[in-house]
Amino acid sequence: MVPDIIDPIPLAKCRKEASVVPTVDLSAPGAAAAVADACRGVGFFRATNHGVPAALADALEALAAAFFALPHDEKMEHASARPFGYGSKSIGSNGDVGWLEYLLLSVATGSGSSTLPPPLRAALEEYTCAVRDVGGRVLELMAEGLGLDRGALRRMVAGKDGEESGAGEMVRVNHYPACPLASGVTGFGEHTDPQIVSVLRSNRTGGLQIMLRDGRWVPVAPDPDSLFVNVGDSLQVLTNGRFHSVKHRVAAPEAGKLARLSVIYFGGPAASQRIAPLPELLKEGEESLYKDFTWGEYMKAAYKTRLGDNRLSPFELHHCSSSNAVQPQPPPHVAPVH
Ligand SMILES: O=C(O)CCC(=O)C(=O)O
Ligand SMILES: [Fe+2]
Repeated sequence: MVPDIIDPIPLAKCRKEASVVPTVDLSAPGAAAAVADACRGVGFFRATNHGVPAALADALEALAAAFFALPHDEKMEHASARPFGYGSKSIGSNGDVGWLEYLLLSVATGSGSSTLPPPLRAALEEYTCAVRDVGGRVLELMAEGLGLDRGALRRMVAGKDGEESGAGEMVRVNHYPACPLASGVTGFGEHTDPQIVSVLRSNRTGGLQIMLRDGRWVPVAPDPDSLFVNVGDSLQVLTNGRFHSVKHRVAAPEAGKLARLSVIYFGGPAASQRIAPLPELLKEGEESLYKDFTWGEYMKAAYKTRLGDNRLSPFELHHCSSSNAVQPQPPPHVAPVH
């Protein structure tokens, strides 16, 4: 099956709008406020001074590129622990396809990584350790920016012990080879990440696009020295819509271009974790915008959906507006593409 074509964004527009991606220096004194601002706005930001040594990311990138260069049959030997391990072209189990191949790993159980070449496994472990620390620090800054206790969000990410499939923390390595079919072919279709927070690093090949609140898609200029943070669905719920889970997608590189390689850390909750607006955040009289659910219930519902579906909509409550209620910014109104 051939993936859809993404409408190309005119180049002039790309250059002008690249600046809409906020940049936050994680080590600067005003970082907490800047992080919260970015999450209330676009739901996405570029993080500098993050502390992950370039050598770790570069080593992982080189070993991952070598893995993806292996013959198809050899890579398929790492595809038995579904949904973890190696995958090619199909995303999820409901027919979504993209011009990519990937490795999906569970941080807690090591599922998906146990059969990988030991040097790649070691590089993944080392990088994961560093990037999950960034995820934790970013969650602390978010909490501080919201006026909460520093640990209020960080503690919602499941610890490393005994998590079942789909829950907790995951790492995904995506490889998008140049696509000879056409330009603008979908590498990874539009979606929001269901977890709390995602932290992405890519090589110098672009392709990632985010959707602004007004529905426009803008490209994210690649920057291997920075990390990109996005708000996930769970964080939108935990903040009762104050933070915005950003829609994003990836266009595969055109023929002749260098493959895109990205590594994403997903900070997710434990299956039993209740996902509901944090009471300490709610103003007096403010009602939850969402039905009560656990992360396990959300995952179960999400498994039945397509990548581009708004997975939160079945959990949304529609209150009559009250004068006390915080009015969330309008969601990016997008019809499912599939
Ligand atoms: O590969 C990328 O740049 C982004 C992929 C993505 O959004 C995901 O894996 O959830
Ligand atoms: Fe994503």
